[in-house]
Amino acid sequence: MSTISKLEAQKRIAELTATLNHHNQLYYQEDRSEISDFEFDKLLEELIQLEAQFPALQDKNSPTQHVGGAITKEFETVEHETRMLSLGNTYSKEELLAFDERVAKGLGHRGYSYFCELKFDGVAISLVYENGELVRAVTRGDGYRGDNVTANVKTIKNIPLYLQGDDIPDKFEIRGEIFLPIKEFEKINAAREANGEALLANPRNTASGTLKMQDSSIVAKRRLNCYFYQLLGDEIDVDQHDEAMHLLEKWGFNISPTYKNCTDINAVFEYIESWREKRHTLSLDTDGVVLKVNDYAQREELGFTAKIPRWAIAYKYKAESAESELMSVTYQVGRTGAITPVANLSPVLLAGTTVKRASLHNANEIKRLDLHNGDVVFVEKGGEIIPKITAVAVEKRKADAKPVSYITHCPECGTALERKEGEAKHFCPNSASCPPQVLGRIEHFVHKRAMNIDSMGTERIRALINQGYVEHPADLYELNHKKDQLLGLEINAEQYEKSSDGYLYVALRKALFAVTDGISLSAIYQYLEETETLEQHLKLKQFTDFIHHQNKKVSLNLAAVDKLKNLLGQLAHDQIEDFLPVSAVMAMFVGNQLSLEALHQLSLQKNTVHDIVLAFDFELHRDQEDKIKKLKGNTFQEGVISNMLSGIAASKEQPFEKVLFALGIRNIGENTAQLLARHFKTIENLGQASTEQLLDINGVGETLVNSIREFFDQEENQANIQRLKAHGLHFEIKSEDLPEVKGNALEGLKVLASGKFEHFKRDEIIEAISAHGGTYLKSVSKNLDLIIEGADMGPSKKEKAEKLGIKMISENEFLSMIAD
Ligand SMILES: NC(=O)c1ccc[n+]([C@@H]2O[C@H](COP(=O)([O-])OP(=O)(O)OC[C@H]3O[C@@H](n4cnc5c(N)ncnc54)[C@H](O)[C@@H]3O)[C@@H](O)[C@H]2O)c1
Ligand SMILES: [Zn+2]
Repeated sequence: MSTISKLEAQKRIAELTATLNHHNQLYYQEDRSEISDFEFDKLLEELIQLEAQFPALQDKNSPTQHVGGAITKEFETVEHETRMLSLGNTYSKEELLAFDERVAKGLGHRGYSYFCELKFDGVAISLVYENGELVRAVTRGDGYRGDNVTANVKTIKNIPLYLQGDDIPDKFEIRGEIFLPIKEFEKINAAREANGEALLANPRNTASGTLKMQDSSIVAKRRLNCYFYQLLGDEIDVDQHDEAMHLLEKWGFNISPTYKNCTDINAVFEYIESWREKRHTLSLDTDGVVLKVNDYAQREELGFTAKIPRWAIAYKYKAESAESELMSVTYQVGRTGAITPVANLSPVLLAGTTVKRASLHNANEIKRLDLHNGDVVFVEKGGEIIPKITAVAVEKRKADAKPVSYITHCPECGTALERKEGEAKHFCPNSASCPPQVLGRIEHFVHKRAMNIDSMGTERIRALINQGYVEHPADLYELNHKKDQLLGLEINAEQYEKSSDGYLYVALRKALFAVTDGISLSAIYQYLEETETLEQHLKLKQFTDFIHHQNKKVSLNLAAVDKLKNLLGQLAHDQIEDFLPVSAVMAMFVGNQLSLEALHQLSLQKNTVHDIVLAFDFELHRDQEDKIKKLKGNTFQEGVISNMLSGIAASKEQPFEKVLFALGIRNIGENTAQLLARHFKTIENLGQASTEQLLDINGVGETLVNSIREFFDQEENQANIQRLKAHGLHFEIKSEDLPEVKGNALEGLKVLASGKFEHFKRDEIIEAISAHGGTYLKSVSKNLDLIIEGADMGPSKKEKAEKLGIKMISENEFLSMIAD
């Protein structure tokens, strides 16, 4: 152990504590991580060592003394009957041997065995069964108390709600790990990608986030799964862990088939090795192996520390790592305006795939790594989809290397970037017209589940945005007046560049293709690939040899290239490798009607050849048209345009709930849009709803209320809605889109149902209420007219309802009420 003064230790302990608390907060509360588990565990280990060296400096609130999670305000808090602990962990076999020695010593060297299984990477859960029925599901929380997430857990298909069998104890607790299978995770991300939503980082965080959702119907769609690994209770009649596991299997609980009893630590090592690679074939993420002393009496003898049992430990597999060189850092602008720096790396093989890029997350990450241009870095592929840089080989850094400096302006639209208090990511505030943000909005708007305008793929939308035809969804409905301009509009933008002073350039290969005659684009492409000179005029000089070699219309083509060189000579212009000023090339074709200088000025305002041609006030001859066509990129054709326009026209028939979803108001997904459309019936009602009215709706929380407010407060959004309305989109619900009406017994009444019901599941009773004309409200307030009281209605709710004098009826009374 290094020598360190008490003062230094004190400082480092404070630092580590703050850092670990920060990462715990992110990990458990926000379901994301800025550092890998390995890095986290290293920091925690450092703190453990320091506290061992200076016991006086250990704070009782130290992260070494507490289970990392926490309880939230969103769910009822429930006390655990037996504390839920964490596990000690190690990445080294030496430490595993040391653990084994401590166990042997603790047990006075009597015989013992280890029960081994994989360490599932998910979220810990505790279930309580009473009389064979699942009554409670609670998260680990701070270890003492957790969140009551029963409703969500009940949606998990292979968690039994009722148990059958004659050996089931009246009451017991069972613990396990809820996880999201990798396939399901990939499906969710594929859908999000298609929707232009941000991708989720990994299955663990997604599982954890899902479990904490307020709307169980969304949880049900996520297809979570669970493996169980612990049984607790006074009436359990077994004294070995493996016997308990067999009982659980017999009662119908999902147990991972990976477990094995190991008679000594060497057998454990074998088990670890046998799963090192094979674990990647399992349906879920695993990050190590857990070994537990099998005998319950021996467990009791060994006992616990404040945070972990002394009879179990996790061996974690270290993620594979490789060395690579940082070529550059580029910045992506997401569809929400968030900026993500990306490290471009020299290609390197890692865990079976070639890695060329790594996410850098945000500016803090670049600072944390102290990244310099050209650094040799270590890349690791952990739980994340894209690999990440874990460290820099500082000793290999060149003396004159400059630190990577973060951009200050949006690479897409040039707007100065902003960073909100407490947020790690920079973002581009120009949501109205920053191209990727507009693209995100329009893609969402036309999506199958929104306005359902197919024939509008990403590339086509991008072309319409880049060339100034579309900025707001309402612009789509005005495209039919611009049909003539759309014909011939260019789709792919990669053949253009803008010089730093704003002039439009076109790819050299397209220029040479357009000015010559009889030479194919692919031949020109090949010529350019093979010429080694970088300088433009040398390339053009050599091109004359190429023309001779091609032996097609030689004198005509030589004259053309001469003329092009001449025109370029008349123009003071920047050099861009493999691009030419579009004005010089166009002057080849229309130089008689428009001067080179006029063309050059025109190219300052325009983004494509098509744009420039639209600005001409003269007719083109047939052969001029042909030449210009060769210069353009892929273009919109008649068929595509009419397809698009008819899709846009047809979308006007989409019902209000789809239109509402299409508007892209933050936090309004498909289900919420439907809920709000049905409740408020018109956009005006929704826009004018009070916070109280909104919060009363089952499924509406504060975040959503804030997003609704924010949206309607912006005049621009209001104006946009008016424009869409003028185009005939539906902003009120039609009666045929409302759910089936079965009666009017509850007409005008605001109703709440609380507790458990015999004839209805939770969503069924809500449906029954609205089918009979009632409105469901989710909390007890003076706005309520009626409460249907089920079994076990919460005592505090009941008390409040009685105080407010709200009428309460039983399930049977409710049934007869709606039967009339
Ligand atoms: N990257 C970050 O920023 C960050 C932040 C906080 C925590 N973490 C990670 O989380 C760890 C701490 O989490 P923790 O306290 O939940 O500990 P842990 O995940 O290392 O171990 C305890 C948990 O393992 C789970 N588990 C999975 N399979 C099991 C099995 N077969 N048998 C028994 N238990 C099993 C249980 O849920 C149990 O609660 C850290 O060591 C770190 O790796 C990372
Ligand atoms: Zn921008």
